[in-house]
Amino acid sequence: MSVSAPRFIYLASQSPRRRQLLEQVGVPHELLLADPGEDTESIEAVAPGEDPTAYVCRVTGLKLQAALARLRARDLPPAPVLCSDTTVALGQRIFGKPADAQEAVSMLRELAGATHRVLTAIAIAHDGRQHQAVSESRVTFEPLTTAQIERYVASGEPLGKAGAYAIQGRMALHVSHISGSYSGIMGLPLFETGQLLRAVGWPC
Ligand SMILES: Cc1cn([C@H]2C[C@H](O)[C@@H](COP(=O)(O)OP(=O)(O)OP(=O)(O)O)O2)c(=O)[nH]c1=O
Repeated sequence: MSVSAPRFIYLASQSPRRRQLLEQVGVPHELLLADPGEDTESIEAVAPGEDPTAYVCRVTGLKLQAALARLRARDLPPAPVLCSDTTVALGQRIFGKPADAQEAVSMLRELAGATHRVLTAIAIAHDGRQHQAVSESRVTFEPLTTAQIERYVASGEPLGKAGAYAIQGRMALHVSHISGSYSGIMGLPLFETGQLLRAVGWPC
């Protein structure tokens, strides 16, 4: 390891899945979370007619700017800052995190029996340089009955998840095919993460 190689990174994400995935590959990290009252929701607003890939990249860039502002404001020691955004796209339609159980049911009705894309963009900043990458996967659900969807939503799993499901959870029972990146679908594509970490001098 060179003398100036970073010893840890900041993960600017409240997602437990992203923490778990970074732990899986042994990257020491500290959380750089939003201040109470900081507006993190409006960052995720979709612009009219926005393409899903353009959307996920734009939102990830905004998350990174917000995280860098936090780092400056808190006067923390320098280290790479990583953030990410995951969205589900059915054709050109963007499915973010459902606002409530009713919206979760309607998203899952549309995703059932169909193939959708999961787009996860990641961005990293260090020493004044920024790098971004996007991972695209395809996920096919078997057809689901209304009763199956309602039972799944009642489990609580869909809340806080793009597209109202978790491939790492109970929805795995209904996923007939995936192509792309399993970790990307979960929220942090590890291959692309490794590439970006190397770009900022992380020895992986
Ligand atoms: C499709 C899918 C998404 N997800 C999760 C990953 C993300 O946490 C979430 C998408 O929301 P995001 O807005 O990407 O992330 P977040 O709000 O959880 O955290 P932050 O913005 O602070 O980084 O959906 C799964 O856990 N499993 C899945 O199969």
